[in-house]
Amino acid sequence: MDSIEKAIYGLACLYYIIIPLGYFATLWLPASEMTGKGTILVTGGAGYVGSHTVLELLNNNYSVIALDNLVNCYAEKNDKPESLKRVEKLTGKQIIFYNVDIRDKTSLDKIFKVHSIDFVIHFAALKAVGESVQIPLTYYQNNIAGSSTLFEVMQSNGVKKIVFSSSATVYGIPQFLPITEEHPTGQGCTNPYGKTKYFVEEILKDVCVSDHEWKVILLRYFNPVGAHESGEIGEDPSGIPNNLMPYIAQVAVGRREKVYVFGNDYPTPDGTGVRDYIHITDLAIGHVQALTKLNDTTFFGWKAFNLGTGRGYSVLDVINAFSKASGKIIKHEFVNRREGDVAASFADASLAKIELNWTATRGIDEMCKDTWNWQSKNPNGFKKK
Ligand SMILES: NC(=O)c1ccc[n+]([C@@H]2O[C@H](COP(=O)([O-])OP(=O)(O)OC[C@H]3O[C@@H](n4cnc5c(N)ncnc54)[C@H](O)[C@@H]3O)[C@@H](O)[C@H]2O)c1
Ligand SMILES: CC(=O)N[C@H]1[C@@H](OP(=O)(O)OP(=O)(O)OC[C@H]2O[C@@H](n3ccc(=O)[nH]c3=O)[C@H](O)[C@@H]2O)O[C@H](CO)[C@H](O)[C@@H]1O
Repeated sequence: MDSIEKAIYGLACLYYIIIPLGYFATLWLPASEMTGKGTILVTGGAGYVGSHTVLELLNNNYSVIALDNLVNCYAEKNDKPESLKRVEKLTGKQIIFYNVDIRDKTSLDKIFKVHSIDFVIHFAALKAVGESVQIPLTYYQNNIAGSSTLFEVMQSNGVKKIVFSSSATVYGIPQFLPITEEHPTGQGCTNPYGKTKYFVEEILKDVCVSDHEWKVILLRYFNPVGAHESGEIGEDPSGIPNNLMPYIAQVAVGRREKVYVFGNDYPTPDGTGVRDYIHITDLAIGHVQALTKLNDTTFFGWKAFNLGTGRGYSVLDVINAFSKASGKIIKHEFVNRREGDVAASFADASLAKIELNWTATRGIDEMCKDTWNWQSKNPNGFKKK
């Protein structure tokens, strides 16, 4: 063959063999593998758990579309939520953001039409237990009607893989400890917020029965606390914090005078309530692991997993650990028990270890250190002043 014949032969090989092979290879690869690991729609993505999860998703090569109606997160006018701007800075990656309410079916549908979404992680909800007792209809409308609208839009667009943010609150008063996923749910849910978590779990189970293509993971969180190790994102409650860790943090930073310890006469080692606190980064990684499970071709239907450490700490343990981490004296006073509280609650998280290949690795000292890092760098949360 002379050089012209060789060139023609080479071009023919390229045209008839190599290019078609490349084309068929792209057909064979799942769409998700062409765009990193896939595209995730994260509802409530600007919130506390949402923003930390978005960060872990981006670091694990997923593309993220976040939506949030800004009801419980901070954003400057016409700008992305501050939490997500900081996640973009930390990861060096872009987040597509929509200021949309999950009850707005038309806008939701547009998002599904514009983007090729592989999975949904559903965080958007109202979450204050006390408030839910005052305005139950708002909670049912937002958390249940909103979730059901989201599922309808998913179904009509053929997106049937979801991770749902549930809570240990679905177990009600523990009948045994540690709590396994087999523990009955719904029976002891005493407040509307807890009931919305239980009802949405039940809706998703029914959807799985009606359509065998659905794959649903229910993640039941124990007590998420802490912040990203950078101190750039963290929990930013509006008003007086309802939960222990953010309250302690605000006492340490001088925004509040002392912690009110709700009861010291529980049947626990020091008389104060015992909970299974879990670092927010461990919790966020649990969602990444759940996506891997959703990709498992042998998995269909629904499955619930506890996300906790399996260890309980009392209120006084947490106050002492925070005092050590911050170098501050945390003043506290014992007051009456809070209505609806249980003496102790902690998880058996062995199912998540076996099936999600996930275990919490960060202990109470790291939870307090990272909370303090976030709180001391951002005494007023995401707001500048
Ligand atoms: N933080 C916890 O201790 C905890 C424990 C168990 C379960 N959960 C669940 O995890 C999820 C996230 O909790 P979080 O602590 O990040 O709360 P969060 O309030 O920080 O985040 C929720 C986000 O959802 C948004 N949102 C609320 N209603 C919406 C709607 N109708 N449309 C669009 N966006 C909406 C809010 O603006 C907020 O940014 C919630 O479903 C919550 O119930 C949280
Ligand atoms: C009744 C209630 O709100 N339950 C919610 C709360 O669970 P928990 O009540 O488990 O969380 P929490 O942080 O409100 O309380 C943890 C422990 O600290 C005690 N404590 C709390 C605050 C305080 O100022 N002083 C004090 O002593 C409380 O009695 C409990 O023993 O948060 C969870 C997520 O984290 C879930 O959303 C629960 O549904």
